[in-house]
Amino acid sequence: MSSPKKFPVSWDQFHRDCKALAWRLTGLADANGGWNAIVAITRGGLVPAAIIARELGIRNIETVCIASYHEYKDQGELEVLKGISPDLISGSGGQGEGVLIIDDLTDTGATARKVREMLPKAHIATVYAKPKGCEMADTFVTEVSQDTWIYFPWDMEMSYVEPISGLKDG
Ligand SMILES: O=P(O)(O)OC[C@H]1O[C@H](OP(=O)(O)OP(=O)(O)O)[C@H](O)[C@@H]1O
Ligand SMILES: O=c1[nH]c(=O)c2nc[nH]c2[nH]1
Ligand SMILES: [Mg+2]
Repeated sequence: MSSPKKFPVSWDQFHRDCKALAWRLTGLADANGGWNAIVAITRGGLVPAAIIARELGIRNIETVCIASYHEYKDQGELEVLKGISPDLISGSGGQGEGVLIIDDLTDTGATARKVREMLPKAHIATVYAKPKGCEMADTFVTEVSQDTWIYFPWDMEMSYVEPISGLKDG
């Protein structure tokens, strides 16, 4: 987590960005034969998946549980703790047609690539994307630079920060 730039996201902003993503996905629904189900990539995808499910009226919601080890192993090393249910796979023609895969962000693209292997015809949507991960997301709302770390509201709390003038002394 040594990115020099910080992009802190409040709950309000995250909700607005998820709704912007929902609007984009609504606009793409007809061309994709409608959205029938959501697969949330845990854990970060759970919050946007809930908001998008509410906005798009989707009640068939599944998880794929993936752990990555950005901090203490090679970036991109992934462990699938729980795959996608066979019911959802067979119900989407075996390839994910009409399925939305939702995550909070794509960074290197490794997580999204892993899930695309499971459902090649699904539509991958993330709220934020960094350049290396952009090509893995079919739809996203905001791109941030690769050297930016996105701080999500569930990882933060209100706390005191030094004034800018004080930071210069440290
Ligand atoms: O494009 P990538 O380089 O694969 O990185 C993106 C993934 O990293 C984060 O999840 P993380 O694995 O940290 O776990 P979490 O969602 O449980 O917080 C984020 O939520 C994405 O799923
Ligand atoms: O909270 C996070 N912010 C990020 O920018 C990021 N990239 C990979 N994984 C991440 N998690
Ligand atoms: Mg994640």
